[in-house]
Amino acid sequence: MPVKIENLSYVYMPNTPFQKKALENISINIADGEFIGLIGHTGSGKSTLIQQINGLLKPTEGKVYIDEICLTDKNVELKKIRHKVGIVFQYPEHQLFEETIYKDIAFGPTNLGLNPEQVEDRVKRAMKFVGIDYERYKDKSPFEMSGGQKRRVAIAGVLAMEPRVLILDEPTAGLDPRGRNEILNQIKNMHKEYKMTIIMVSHSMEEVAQLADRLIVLDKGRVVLEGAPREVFSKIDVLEKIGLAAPQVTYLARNLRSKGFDIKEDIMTIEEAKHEILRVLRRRTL
Ligand SMILES: Nc1ncnc2c1ncn2[C@@H]1O[C@H](COP(=O)(O)OP(=O)(O)OP(=O)(O)O)[C@@H](O)[C@H]1O
Repeated sequence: MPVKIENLSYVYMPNTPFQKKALENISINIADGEFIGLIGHTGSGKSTLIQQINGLLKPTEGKVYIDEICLTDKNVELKKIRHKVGIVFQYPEHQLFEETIYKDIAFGPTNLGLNPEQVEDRVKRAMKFVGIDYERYKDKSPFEMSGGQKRRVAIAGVLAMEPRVLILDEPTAGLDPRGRNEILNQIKNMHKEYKMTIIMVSHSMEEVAQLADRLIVLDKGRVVLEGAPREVFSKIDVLEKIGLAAPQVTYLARNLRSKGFDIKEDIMTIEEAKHEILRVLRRRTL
């Protein structure tokens, strides 16, 4: 489902001494099925922006369209929009509340008015996607699970609503490397299978480099860079100026290149780096 943001500005607590402009004249077009990485320093406006996309916050100026429906039109039912736009907030496991995993994941689809068989079907599908075995875990308490598993249950709860736009706010925050990789792989698979539009907020350049089709970089409430990850990471100077950095391997590749190794400089992932380094080493040993 496409998302269009047009000349959007947002001010917290307007006309008070605490007035704060959090977003300024943002225009973004996101195509149906696109995977966007939203990055920026703390306080750059990422959370404020994602809350505009399902109408939790209303623009001070400008417009937001989901599937060509303008969220601020008088007769728009925001409840219906929120069924289409799912948000997985930071640390979503803190919002688990039911006594079993089944009930927790079933909560959303039950509220959609689906019948029990349809709900069961959705719970099974969502659990499969996040890699939690249905028969083994459905009657367990979510509170018996590890941190990474709890998070997967919470993501399954949003997935079971089958949103057409999925917003993930730092889905790997606070997880160990294994938990992080599992979640990233599941997000990748989910996107492949459900083909929904995804907007993922992340502080990790390595993560967005692996997953996103396009990056949007915010600084002080404005879009400062936008483009394919490779394109954005080539602008290291701009990134550094706003307190960000390219992935570590991009720096490594640049460094090797400056020392005379014939390595591509727009490397973004460990796999690409390995491939390039082996290519150069093989050539040198021939
Ligand atoms: N409820 C609020 N009231 C007043 N100002 C706010 C409020 N929420 C955020 N802000 C301010 O708006 C700006 C953007 O904040 P926002 O939380 O959107 O940034 P962020 O990029 O999501 O940061 P982080 O990475 O730390 O989550 C910041 O200057 C912040 O202090």
